[in-house]
Amino acid sequence: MEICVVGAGYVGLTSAAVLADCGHSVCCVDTNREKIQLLNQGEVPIFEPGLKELITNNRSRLTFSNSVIENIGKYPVIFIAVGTPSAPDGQTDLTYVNSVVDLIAHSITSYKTIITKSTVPPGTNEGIFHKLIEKGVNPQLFNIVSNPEFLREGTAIADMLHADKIVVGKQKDDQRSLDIIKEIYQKIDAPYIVTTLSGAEMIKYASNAFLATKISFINEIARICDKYEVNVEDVRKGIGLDPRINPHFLQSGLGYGGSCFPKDVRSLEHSALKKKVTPIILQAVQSVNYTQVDYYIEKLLTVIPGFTEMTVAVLGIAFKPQTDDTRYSPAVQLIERLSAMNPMVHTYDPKARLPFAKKENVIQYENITQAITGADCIIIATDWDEFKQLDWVEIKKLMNGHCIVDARNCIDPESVEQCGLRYIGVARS
Ligand SMILES: NC(=O)C1=CN([C@@H]2O[C@H](COP(=O)(O)OP(=O)(O)OC[C@H]3O[C@@H](n4cnc5c(N)ncnc54)[C@H](O)[C@@H]3O)[C@@H](O)[C@H]2O)C=CC1
Ligand SMILES: O=C(O)[C@H]1O[C@H](OP(=O)(O)OP(=O)(O)OC[C@H]2O[C@@H](n3ccc(=O)[nH]c3=O)[C@H](O)[C@@H]2O)[C@H](O)[C@@H](O)[C@@H]1O
Repeated sequence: MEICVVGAGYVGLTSAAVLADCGHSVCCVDTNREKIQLLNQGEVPIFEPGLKELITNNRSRLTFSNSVIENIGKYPVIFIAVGTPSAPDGQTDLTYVNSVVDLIAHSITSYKTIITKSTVPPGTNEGIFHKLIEKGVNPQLFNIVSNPEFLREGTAIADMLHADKIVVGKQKDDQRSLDIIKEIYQKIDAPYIVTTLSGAEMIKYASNAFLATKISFINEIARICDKYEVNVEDVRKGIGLDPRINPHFLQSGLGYGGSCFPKDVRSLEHSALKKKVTPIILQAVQSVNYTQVDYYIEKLLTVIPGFTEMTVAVLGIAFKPQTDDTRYSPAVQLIERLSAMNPMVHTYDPKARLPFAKKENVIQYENITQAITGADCIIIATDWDEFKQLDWVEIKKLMNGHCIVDARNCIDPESVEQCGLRYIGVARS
């Protein structure tokens, strides 16, 4: 198939590379000149494991361009994969999606299947359909499909190639789009969930909201465990063996971040309130998450005498391992809080850069040894493998103090304590 993917971000770029790998001829377009220039020079503007190799291997079927409207006009299948950030009031800002729809309206001369991969609130795709009609587009010339994406950053390619489902929202009686989608994903072996446009949109939000709920749930349990001196890891393992609960997304720590959970839970809350439904659970999930970094800071102030006088080394800047993405990163929130309290904050991340303007007392080091040297306290804020495998005997020699704070519950307390260091966690006694 001939496919145009609009948006060369985490989702658009991964989709374009995977679709090319499936044998399709793909043009990935973006308004960002720097991104397209890099891609045309054989570089990848984001860090996503395996993506550079996948793009290189499929270069014969994959092109990159800034000519958005020309390519939208040329290709019969259009994937919309542009960003859908939060507006200040929590609803989804559809500016980028709407601008693509405007371009489509101006360029349709032959039949197109318009597939929305961006995460958009219930009712949006129905709205796109009506917008195109209002703009004078002949309804015989297009169909709209909602095909939300469930990949995770860091494992994006495998998640797409081995998807656990393909969700297709379509208009009643639109068999043509379903046939086209099945042809596009022919090489991906996954069950189909075929529903309405709004049904597909809601599956995406419900999925992210449920995962976020699991995280806030375990974080709340961890706070309770902390007071009763119970190890939350034992609780996680204990409840996770029940197949009705399962062990996934029950890792307590600094809370969820990233470009999706925070904005999507907020957007779903907004969609509910718009229809006069009070989303009690969604509000509680966010309230636990908003206060999770505070909870850690309060704990540190309580259990580490003189904490605010200490040089602290924060390991991790990205919102999770295997990515350079710092959008809504709890590690960044923690660094900002510490920089307002402590005289000196060192930091290090294998891939991510600090997203804020230079601060006098925050130094990002290029290697972990420099970041740790002279630190009184180390806080693990992102669970990169590199941090899980640290040699604590060597670390102790570099440090000035002896406090190791495991804010992702990712290291073994004993391995730290055996080296004469002090392990501090929430509910890890
Ligand atoms: N990042 C993730 O892991 C996932 C994201 N999603 C959803 O996918 C969508 C995209 O997310 P990301 O890839 O993270 O966003 P991103 O911010 O990394 O990339 C979006 C890209 O769209 C481009 N763009 C904006 N307006 C454009 C236009 N008019 N024409 C061409 N390009 C344009 C931007 O320049 C940018 O490069 C969002 O709705 C997000 O919620 C869904 C699943 C996973
Ligand atoms: O819609 C999206 O954008 C995507 O959002 C998440 O993917 P992602 O944000 O890449 O990362 P996750 O692995 O889900 O982690 C999100 C956050 O939750 C935190 N987390 C995750 C798992 C856990 O047990 N505990 C926990 O605190 C992570 O550290 C991270 O900050 C979903 O997992 C994807 O299915 C979805 O497609």
